[in-house]
Amino acid sequence: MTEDEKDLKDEQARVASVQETIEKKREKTAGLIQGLREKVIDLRKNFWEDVTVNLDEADDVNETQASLKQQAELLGERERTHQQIHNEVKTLDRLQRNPYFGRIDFREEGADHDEEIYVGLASLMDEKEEDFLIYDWRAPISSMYYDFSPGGASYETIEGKIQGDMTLKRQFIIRNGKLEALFDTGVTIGDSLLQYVLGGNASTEMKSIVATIQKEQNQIIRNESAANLIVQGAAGSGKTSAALQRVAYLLYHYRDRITAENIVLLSPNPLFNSYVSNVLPELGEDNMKQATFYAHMDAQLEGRETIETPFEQMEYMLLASGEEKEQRLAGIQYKASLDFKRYIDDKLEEFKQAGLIFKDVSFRKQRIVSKQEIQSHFYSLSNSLPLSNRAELTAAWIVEKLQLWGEWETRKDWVREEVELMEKEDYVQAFSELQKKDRTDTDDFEENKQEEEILRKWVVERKLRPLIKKVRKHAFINVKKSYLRMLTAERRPEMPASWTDLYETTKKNLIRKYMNWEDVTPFVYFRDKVLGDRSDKTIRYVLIDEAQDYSAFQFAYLQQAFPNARMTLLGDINQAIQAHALTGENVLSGNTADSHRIELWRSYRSTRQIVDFTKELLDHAKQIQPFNRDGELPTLTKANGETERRRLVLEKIRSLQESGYETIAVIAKTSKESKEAHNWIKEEMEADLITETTSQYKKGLSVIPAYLAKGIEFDAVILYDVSDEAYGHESERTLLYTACTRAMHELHMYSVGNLSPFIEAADSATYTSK
Ligand SMILES: Nc1ncnc2c1ncn2[C@@H]1O[C@H](COP(=O)(O)OP(=O)(O)OP(=O)(O)O)[C@@H](O)[C@H]1O
Repeated sequence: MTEDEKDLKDEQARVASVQETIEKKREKTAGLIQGLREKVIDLRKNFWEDVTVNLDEADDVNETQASLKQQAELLGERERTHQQIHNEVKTLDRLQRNPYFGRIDFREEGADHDEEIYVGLASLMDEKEEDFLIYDWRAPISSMYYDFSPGGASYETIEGKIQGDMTLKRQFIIRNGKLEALFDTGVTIGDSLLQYVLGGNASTEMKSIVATIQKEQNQIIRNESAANLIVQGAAGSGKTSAALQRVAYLLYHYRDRITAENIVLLSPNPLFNSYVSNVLPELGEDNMKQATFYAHMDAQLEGRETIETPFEQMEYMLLASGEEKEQRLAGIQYKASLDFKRYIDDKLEEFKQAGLIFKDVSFRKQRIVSKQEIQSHFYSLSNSLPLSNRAELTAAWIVEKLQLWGEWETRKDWVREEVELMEKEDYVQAFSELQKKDRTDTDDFEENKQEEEILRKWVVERKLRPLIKKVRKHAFINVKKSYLRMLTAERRPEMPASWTDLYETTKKNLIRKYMNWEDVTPFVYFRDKVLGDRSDKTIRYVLIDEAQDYSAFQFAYLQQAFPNARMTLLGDINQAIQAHALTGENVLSGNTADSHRIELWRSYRSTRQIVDFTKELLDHAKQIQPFNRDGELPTLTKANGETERRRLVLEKIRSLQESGYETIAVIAKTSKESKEAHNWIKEEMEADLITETTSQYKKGLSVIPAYLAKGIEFDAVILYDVSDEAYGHESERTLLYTACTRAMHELHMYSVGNLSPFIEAADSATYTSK
């Protein structure tokens, strides 16, 4: 038997023995679960029997309350334990299928023997609960598996650094409890395993990379110190993967302090949400909160305004031309900048002295408190108080006035009319209220009068309630008008030349309750400063994927919206596709004192040939390195007219399908173009059209605009139009790069007429031209 065969045999024996332990533990735990389940059901059933209920005297009531509390606590505790054990069983099931994926042998300095450390999805002790059979991949000791190759190695613990020597590093492929292969690895972690993993087909759901996390990705996952962790990484370098593993790491590391509810992932589109939704459950963790930035902002506006989506804005920019487009672009860029935020902050400071616009508070078309009165009261309050505090105090003052006025109003005729229309139940209730009063000297007439008074009071109270609620939400401040006033309060040199026209557009939009995307963040920022803090203090970590598409202003807003959160920003400046991203300010530059910046240059998604070609599309991309996985060169086919192009594209799709590729995408520049392409493709074969609202993508053929393909990947990608009309402008370079880098194994491009200058400029040895 060779050395290798012996290793395989020994490891097979260990897998079998660990599985036996798992099985025994599972049986024991399942027994516990059954017992607990019965206890919980029993407790729920007999809840009231075990509670002493006596409400006769005050003391008895207290005793009853205490007894109730005790019983509820007992039930809660049992339910929690039940849940915990249930989770343990689920973990054991996962371990049963795949107990571990790595092993390192480590001799700590001063020790006389190697310790064998097996790394898997969760920790497992032996039956005596003495030794670890498996270490959780997130345990401090497991970090060596990712950070070192055999030789000197170390890891951090709370007590300090542990140093020693790694004598072996081994990786396993275990499927359904069966050891299929093992690799002893050298310099980097598991090239062979990574080759094996990356060679597979793309999936409609993102996979966990836990067995093959790379050293630089591990730094992202385990970073605990940076307030802002910034990751600039090439397309396919594992940013999203690392972000999700990071969430799992944080949930493990801070398990006593945070849960999935305290973490938010901001993602580029709903499709992406579903694409990544399986990773954490696969790792045995709950999913963090997930939202698109658009959905977050829409929720902030509580559906009161219709807002343009970032994709609509993008579509406009891609399709529009001429002066109107240039004007809007200038507006978008200025409104995305920290200059504009500073301008708003300055104006808010001035509004502390004067300038906010108020609304009359009226009831039944009658003005109760005029806007002038409100303004005088508001500005009579100390200007050392923030605007929002003064709004609070003014609200209390208005409510008092409303209540006083309400008492007078009860005498009005309309109230009597309303009383007559009241429900029978109201009369019964008013009568019973009267009964509670001392009525020794009342006659029938008096009683009727008193009853009517109660009912009149109720009529007014009920009608006033919604108004008071609005006042308490500071609706007496005219935020929109104040915002518009703020926009024109001063003319600054950095403002676009067409500022007045831009202002008119914003005004027209606000009047019809519509907001362009570039106005949303500044407006909400301004509103929150005026009306009061609406921040979410429960969130401890915010991860922003595709962060290059956030403006400096949007990022500043998010820091304020989640004041207790550490931020992780992951993005690729070469994939910046939002119009505001063309300006200098870039959230990924991360040059603040509390930022830690990591760069990822190795691309894992695509074959070496695709990466070599796609980096040619960029200006400064020398550092991007492909992972060593070979495939065919990308192809470029120039067709003689539209009919031929369509025929060639359809032929290619068929041949890709025959090769067994499961996910194939035809990527178009805009949503309009993808609709058109879908129309002619679907006449010949089944194809899904992906739109902004698509929340899940299926295997098979998808037709998709480039900006919605962000973050996801396909086995094969077809760009059916790479002419200079589609990708001719400098601002379209990143879109072309984004589209091409979605391909894992094959990339095919087609054009009619002049070719995109970006492809024209690429080294022709990096693709095949037909
Ligand atoms: N360490 C790794 N082990 C295995 N697969 C990996 C690893 N890192 C990345 N990958 C794979 O590479 C592909 C790209 O990863 P991911 O989507 O996380 O990259 P990204 O940087 O977010 O890309 P993009 O910016 O293009 O959206 C995925 O299929 C992912 O599973």
